[in-house]
Amino acid sequence: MNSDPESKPALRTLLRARRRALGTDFRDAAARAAAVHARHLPGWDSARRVALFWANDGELDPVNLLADCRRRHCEVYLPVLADGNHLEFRLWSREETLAPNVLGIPEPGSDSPQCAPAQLDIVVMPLVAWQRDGTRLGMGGGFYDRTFAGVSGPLRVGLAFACQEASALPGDPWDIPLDFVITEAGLTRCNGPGKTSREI
Ligand SMILES: Nc1nc2c(c(=O)[nH]1)N(C=O)[C@@H](CNc1ccc(C(=O)N[C@@H](CCC(=O)O)C(=O)O)cc1)CN2
Ligand SMILES: Nc1ncnc2c1ncn2[C@@H]1O[C@H](COP(=O)(O)OP(=O)(O)OP(=O)(O)O)[C@@H](O)[C@H]1O
Repeated sequence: MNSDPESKPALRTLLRARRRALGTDFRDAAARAAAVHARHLPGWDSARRVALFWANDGELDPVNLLADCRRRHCEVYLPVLADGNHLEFRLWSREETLAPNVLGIPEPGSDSPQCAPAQLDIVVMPLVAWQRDGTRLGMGGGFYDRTFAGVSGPLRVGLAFACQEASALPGDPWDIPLDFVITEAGLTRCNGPGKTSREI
């Protein structure tokens, strides 16, 4: 069954306002703490291709995860809006200049090499709200859900503030569940709808 079509927009308004209200010092500390927790993800140290995102609209910034990837010479990819409301993942090299897309979010250019979603080792996804079982609420474009439908390879990791946790998110059949959620407070292993999660 599909969720009540009213409920996702109302939750987005509430939780986007909540994350935008966080102060700079808290954000900076959260970004550093998140990178420490990320090191406990299975396969983080050996990952060769990791997708991050460019923080927007008050999102928890993956900047310290980026620094860790750069140190390890791991390839970093960013989402690029593509036809059919899909995402492409294009290489964000140290030299690459990013340009804003139609939503104002910086992304690599079309000459930057692509990685097929299934070939990523870890995809770190932005989100508006998360639930312990791995349910993710995004900005509402369905971009990540469309792009990862039927793709089983990469570890799916949500990155968000602890205050973006919700106890009862509306789920839809197309929602792609998260394997882990990283917040400033720790790392949660999500075991799927109806299953218990575990703090790591
Ligand atoms: N940092 C980041 N990058 C991302 C996503 C995301 O959630 N966060 N996306 C996740 O899928 C995709 C883009 N999806 C998005 C959908 C809506 C808006 C947004 O801000 N909409 C504004 C109106 C913007 C405009 O039209 O000018 C709004 O609703 O207020 C942003 C990103 C790909 N890249
Ligand atoms: N696999 C899919 N195929 C076709 N349409 C899809 C798919 N996944 C999601 N959609 C469509 O995308 C729209 C937005 O979905 P939803 O509200 O779950 O997005 P979201 O997860 O919040 O956004 P995002 O993934 O971009 O952060 C819905 O109308 C849905 O029909």
